[in-house]
Amino acid sequence: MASPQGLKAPLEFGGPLGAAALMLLLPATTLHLLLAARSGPARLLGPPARLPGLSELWSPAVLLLLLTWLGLQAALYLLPARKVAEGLELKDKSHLRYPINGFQALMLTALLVGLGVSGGLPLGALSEMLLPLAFVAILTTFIFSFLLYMKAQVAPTSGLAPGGNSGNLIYDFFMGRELNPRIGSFDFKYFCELRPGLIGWVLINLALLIQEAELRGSPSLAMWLVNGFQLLYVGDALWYEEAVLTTMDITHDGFGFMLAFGDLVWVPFTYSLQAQFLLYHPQPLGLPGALLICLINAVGYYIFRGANSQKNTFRKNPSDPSVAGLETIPTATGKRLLVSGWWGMVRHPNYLGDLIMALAWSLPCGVSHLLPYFYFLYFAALLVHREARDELQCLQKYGRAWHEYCQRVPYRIVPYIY
Ligand SMILES: NC(=O)C1=CN([C@@H]2O[C@H](COP(=O)(O)OP(=O)(O)OC[C@H]3O[C@@H](n4cnc5c(N)ncnc54)[C@H](OP(=O)(O)O)[C@@H]3O)[C@@H](O)[C@H]2O)C=CC1
Ligand SMILES: CC(C)CCC[C@@H](C)[C@H]1CC=C2C3=C(CC[C@@]21C)[C@@]1(C)CC[C@H](O)C(C)(C)[C@@H]1CC3
Repeated sequence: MASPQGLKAPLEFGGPLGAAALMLLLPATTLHLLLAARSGPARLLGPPARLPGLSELWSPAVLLLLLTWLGLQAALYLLPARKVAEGLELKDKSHLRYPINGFQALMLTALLVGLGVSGGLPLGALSEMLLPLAFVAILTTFIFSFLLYMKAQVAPTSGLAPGGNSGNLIYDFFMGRELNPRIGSFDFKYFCELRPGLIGWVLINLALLIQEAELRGSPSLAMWLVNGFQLLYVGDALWYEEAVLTTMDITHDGFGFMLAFGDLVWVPFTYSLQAQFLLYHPQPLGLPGALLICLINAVGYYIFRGANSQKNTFRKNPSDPSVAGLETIPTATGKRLLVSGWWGMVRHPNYLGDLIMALAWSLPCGVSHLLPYFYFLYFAALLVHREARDELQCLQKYGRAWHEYCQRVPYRIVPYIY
């Protein structure tokens, strides 16, 4: 297949070979983590646990459950929204419109689940179905990515992403060819980024909490903390839903296997690893320890939210009183870069806050096992890689002004360290 003119971009993730390896490694890692969390030794780096037979992994009823979940979230997405936001300008100078009703979807899901549980729905049983659920979600993601790839064949060139159109089938399948695949006004990438996976993650956490209460009489303090912190994170993402429209996932990356898998499998099944671990390996946690961990999460959230809101406010309205007094550098594009406030401390203060929160989510699981720290370790690697990708894009966008910013703010994520 010939690559469309003007869409040649340097290959990422080690090119087609790296993409092929990741498409095998990521599903295998997900299943390994799920199996490790429920095993006695709970070893992150131990030999992979024996994979149960197909009869234990595959179930039409579980597939139906997954499709019902996706259908419910799609129906909630289509409900009238309090606001319709415009995305950034596209190559053809147009702007796409996006419903801002993610928080409403979270609330309605909570209401439906609450009604279900009070009517006798055995939500705790979901914790026993995570392995077959992850398995069917992986299969569904491969089929979905194939459909996305086929859809891109008939998309206009102006609708293709800069990165996923190398002409190599495997690489493009992984990276995603089309930037904003839609049917009518239904935007698949925007929908998947914030709804089924993120809300699914807190639902899985809740199921694990209920199951723990059924097994041990009440949920542990550690389980409460993990559930509370991660609910805050997901609630925050949906409350500030509009901000996702300026992330590189929406504005730059195509929608292919990488994001579809990340959104629909990786987030719900691996981000809930701490709660999974706690169900099978209860950890003692005293009040002073819990308070200290709450403080760490609060500091992380304060930095994460402060930095993200400061940049979003500045980009929307630089003369807003909360950001008007900040020092900035002009760039040739007409946009300015903040060099004081959060963005004068390090070049990615929002990543720093996110990482501090990631640590706080693992600490309730104690220090006896490495497994619950998987999220922190993976996330640090993801953010270092993401930061490098963003730097490259900013250098291309802002040239000399970006160099000046790097001189004025020399550290990337952690002050005086990195
Ligand atoms: N939990 C998870 O798995 C993940 C969470 N995240 C979180 O998502 C959030 C968004 O992250 P991400 O999409 O990577 O990018 P950022 O929100 O960090 O945005 C980067 C962009 O911000 C603008 N920018 C950079 N520096 C400045 C400055 N000094 N002044 C003004 N604008 C600046 C540039 O865009 P421009 O100039 O064009 O506006 C740049 O491309 C973060 O909080 C991150 O932690 C991200 C990935 C995974
Ligand atoms: C499968 C691979 C290893 C990598 C997949 C990466 C994805 C899991 C992440 C890429 C960017 C993400 C974002 C969030 C979740 C994880 C993914 C999809 C985000 C929705 C989390 C909540 C935040 O508040 C946010 C800023 C809205 C995040 C946006 C990016």
